[in-house]
Amino acid sequence: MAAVYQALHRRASSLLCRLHSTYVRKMRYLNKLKEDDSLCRQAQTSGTFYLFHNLSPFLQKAGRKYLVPQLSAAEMRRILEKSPEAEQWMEESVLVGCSDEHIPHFALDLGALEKSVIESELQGSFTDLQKALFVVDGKDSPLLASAQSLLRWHDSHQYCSKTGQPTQKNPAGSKRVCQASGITYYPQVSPVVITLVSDGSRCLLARQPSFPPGMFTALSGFCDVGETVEEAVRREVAEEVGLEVESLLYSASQHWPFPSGSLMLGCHALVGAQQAEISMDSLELEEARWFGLEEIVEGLKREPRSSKQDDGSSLPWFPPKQAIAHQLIREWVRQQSAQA
Ligand SMILES: NC(=O)c1ccc[n+]([C@@H]2O[C@H](COP(=O)([O-])OP(=O)(O)OC[C@H]3O[C@@H](n4cnc5c(N)ncnc54)[C@H](O)[C@@H]3O)[C@@H](O)[C@H]2O)c1
Ligand SMILES: [Mg+2]
Repeated sequence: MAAVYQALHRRASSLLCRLHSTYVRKMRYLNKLKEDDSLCRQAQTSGTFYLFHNLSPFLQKAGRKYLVPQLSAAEMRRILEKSPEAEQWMEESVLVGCSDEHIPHFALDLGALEKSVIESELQGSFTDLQKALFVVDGKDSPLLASAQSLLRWHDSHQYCSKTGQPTQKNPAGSKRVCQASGITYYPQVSPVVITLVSDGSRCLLARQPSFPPGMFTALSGFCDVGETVEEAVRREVAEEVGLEVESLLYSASQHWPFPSGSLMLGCHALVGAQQAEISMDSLELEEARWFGLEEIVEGLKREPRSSKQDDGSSLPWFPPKQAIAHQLIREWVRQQSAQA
């Protein structure tokens, strides 16, 4: 019996290994490109490039769809050939991924070149990221978001904060080094907790004055230095709405490029139904209130445009599906419906 079990186990492991091998090989190749500068330089000559202009990604419209084109190295050279510093431009690109066949993908910001010339030559347009994320295919938005965050980090970390000397990026763009001090800088990510608070039968959503009219979302806040995710959730909920979290459950995470690259850690939190009176921090929030299941279900069907009423006010609507807040709200609806 044990032998049969072992044989089955070996078979399952080898199957799993074969299934995973494409992924594992891909991750190891990407890691090698980050560590081996000459391999990465060589990879740039056969890679593909996503274009940005002052951090806005380049999109092409095809019918009703928006595509995110990848240019070959030859096409890149053709675009850059009029520029006196073409080689230097390629050096500025950052590694953002690779295909299963190990074709590396880079992103490059051509902010110093004339935008309209590139747009007319390539028949597309550089589009604000906030808009781009919501019109491109779902599989392209995480790539655009992380590529922009990485390009932004390089743009704003050109100098060593200790010596004031210029820092040099490695070809993959996974770090910058100050030759004078020997300090290595790595791209920064700020952890942010986003929490959907529930009292068992209602969930709590809030809005900041800067939000578009009618939009409500889950509570969020940057983690402090030294804080755990659990502590950050408890503190943010206490600070923003004056409630004490009794228990919390991690759900999922998402990279969010605004304002400069956050790792959103999505959680569900429960507060006691008897102590559910909101005391809102009006410095940050304009409104915070409880929503019942029916109102949430209606709000999920609503779009920003259809939320406007004749008297100028807006009915509540929630962030679109690309935002982790949307996923947390949907999860809560599923959980409530299952309980009913
Ligand atoms: N993807 C989503 O579904 C979703 C939903 C809600 C919020 N968010 C994002 O979460 C982020 C944080 O939300 P918030 O505004 O409620 O945070 P918050 O409650 O921590 O308040 C923002 C303030 O925190 C301070 N702060 C501390 N550390 C900071 C840092 N590393 N960077 C910038 N400011 C810092 C600043 O004073 C800032 O004004 C925002 O960038 C927002 O775009 C994403
Ligand atoms: Mg907040």
